[in-house]
Amino acid sequence: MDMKVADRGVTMSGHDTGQPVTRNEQANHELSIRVRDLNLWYGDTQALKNINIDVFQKNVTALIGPSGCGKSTFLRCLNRMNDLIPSVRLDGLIEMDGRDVNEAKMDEVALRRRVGMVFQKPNPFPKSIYENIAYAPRMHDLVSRKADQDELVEKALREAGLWNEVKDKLQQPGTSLSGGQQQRLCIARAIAVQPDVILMDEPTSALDPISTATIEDLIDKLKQDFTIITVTHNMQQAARVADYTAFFHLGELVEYNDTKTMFANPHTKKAEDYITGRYG
Ligand SMILES: Nc1ncnc2c1ncn2[C@@H]1O[C@H](COP(=O)(O)OP(=O)(O)OP(=O)(O)O)[C@@H](O)[C@H]1O
Repeated sequence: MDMKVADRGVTMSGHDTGQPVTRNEQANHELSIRVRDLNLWYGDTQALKNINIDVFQKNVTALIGPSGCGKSTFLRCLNRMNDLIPSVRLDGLIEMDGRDVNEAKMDEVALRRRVGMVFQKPNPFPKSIYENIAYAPRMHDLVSRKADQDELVEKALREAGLWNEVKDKLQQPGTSLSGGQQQRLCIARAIAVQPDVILMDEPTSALDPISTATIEDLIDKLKQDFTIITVTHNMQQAARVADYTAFFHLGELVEYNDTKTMFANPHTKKAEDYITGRYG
């Protein structure tokens, strides 16, 4: 890990403790996720190397870095999606609200309720718009009465900024919506089970600029209620939406900083080269 950036005389103090190098004074600093010495291998190939990071509640944290540097792998560690890949082995600590997510008695289904996920390609269930939202809360016994389900569906769709567009066609298939609407439906589905954290893996990369702007505005609103961690290849998007930005390179977390500092005055040469487009 680049602890010292010799060519700038900067010491990445705090990096091993998981803290960002510079703080965003507007941000909330209550801890949501604490990662210490996280290593992950796919078979013999190490994809994450000694990752230390503190993610703060009700902030947007962007993960950036060149293709293959481990951003999605890291994201999937947080709700144990990597458990579904047989060749994966990991060590180190991931704590969410003080609890080790990898402990044997952790209920993975309950974990994934608390840590929702939105993918690159919108993936509504092959069900109605209504059922896309109501299904998981019913499964988790959050609602049973029809009136409560109706209320929850409306609330989630309103929070996702989709209610006015779909309120008259809730029984139509989710897949009948436009790509941008489908992505907001997937966000509504994620928030309907009242998670603490929402993971987003390149949530706008399949969308047009207007839908992208709508989702970015939505992310900005959602951080009032949720902790959001988003992977993006779009530097402007990270600069627009994120309070904190983490730069990964070849499986290492090279720099973790308040977003303004990361883009205006990165503390490592590697992050600067990436941000200024020298590689990627
Ligand atoms: N299921 C898998 N099995 C084996 N290796 C994998 C698997 N998924 C990812 N990898 C490898 O792990 C490394 C990190 O991949 P990952 O997808 O996390 O990177 P990324 O930064 O998200 O990339 P991108 O920006 O292209 O999505 C890469 O070398 C990749 O080939």
